[in-house]
Amino acid sequence: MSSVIAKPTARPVTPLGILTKKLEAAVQEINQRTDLPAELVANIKQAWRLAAGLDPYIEEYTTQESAALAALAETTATEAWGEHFTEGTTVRPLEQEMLSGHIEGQTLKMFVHMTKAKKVLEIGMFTGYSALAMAEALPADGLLVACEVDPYAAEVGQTAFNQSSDGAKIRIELGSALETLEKLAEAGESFDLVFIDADKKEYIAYFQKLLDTNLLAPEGFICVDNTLLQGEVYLPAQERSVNGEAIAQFNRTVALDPRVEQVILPLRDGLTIIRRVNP
Ligand SMILES: C[S@@+](CC[C@H](N)C(=O)[O-])C[C@H]1O[C@@H](n2cnc3c(N)ncnc32)[C@H](O)[C@@H]1O
Repeated sequence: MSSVIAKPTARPVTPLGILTKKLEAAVQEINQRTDLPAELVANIKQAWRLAAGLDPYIEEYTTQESAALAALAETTATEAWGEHFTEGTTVRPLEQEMLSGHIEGQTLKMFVHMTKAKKVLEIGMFTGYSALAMAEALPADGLLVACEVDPYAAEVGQTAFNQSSDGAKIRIELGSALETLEKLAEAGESFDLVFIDADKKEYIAYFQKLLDTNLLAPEGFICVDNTLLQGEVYLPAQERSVNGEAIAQFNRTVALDPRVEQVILPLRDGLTIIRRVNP
């Protein structure tokens, strides 16, 4: 049986979220002070307002998520992920912050519509929020193959998919993503759109596999999540975590690969869009 907890506040995991929190702390600090120049105080407060207002504004004016997606986000936020890992219910340390959410889900949905994709591959499904968002945009005969290594997260996702009219378009592949990619490539499968969002240390391997095989359709696109890794990629290298260094190397690898062109969108924690140069 799933163990749930009171909905905890998600910690900031994007450059903007972290910046906003730091500015908020600075504003609290300067509110205690009377000795600071008025212009400095006004500038810091204006910087905080600019940063703090952006995400809520984008949320308000972006099409609302479906009831199925809202319910899945709620379920994911109230699962006791910390306990699940210590008790061995999950094979990996998972957390609610992994879920991409409303704005990124809606963006991915738009990409499926814009590319008219019929086959989508997701590498790193977690509880299935981005998978279901993309499936909602697929035609009735579309297919989304979702790779996930954690059986418990996959089960939460499958339960949500069963409750959505779009869930039948999703096929979960449980296991290591690299092994699944090998299997899919051997089976001659090919995808119009691929979303990479699993182990940051394996991003380069996923990318190479997609391009070295026919897994990425000739006119296909790859979307890659967390390519700003909380700002670590552009902050001093000696301050980077293992994942920060892995993403910095991934970004360099993509930038140096003559087979592709790419753009990093500063959406949430960074979303890179990649296509082959000469399909
Ligand atoms: C950031 S979460 C994915 C979030 C999801 N795309 C969403 O938007 O809700 C990353 C997921 O990748 C899975 N994962 C990590 N390493 C993996 C691997 N080697 N193979 C398959 N899945 C993996 C984790 O278990 C986790 O559920």
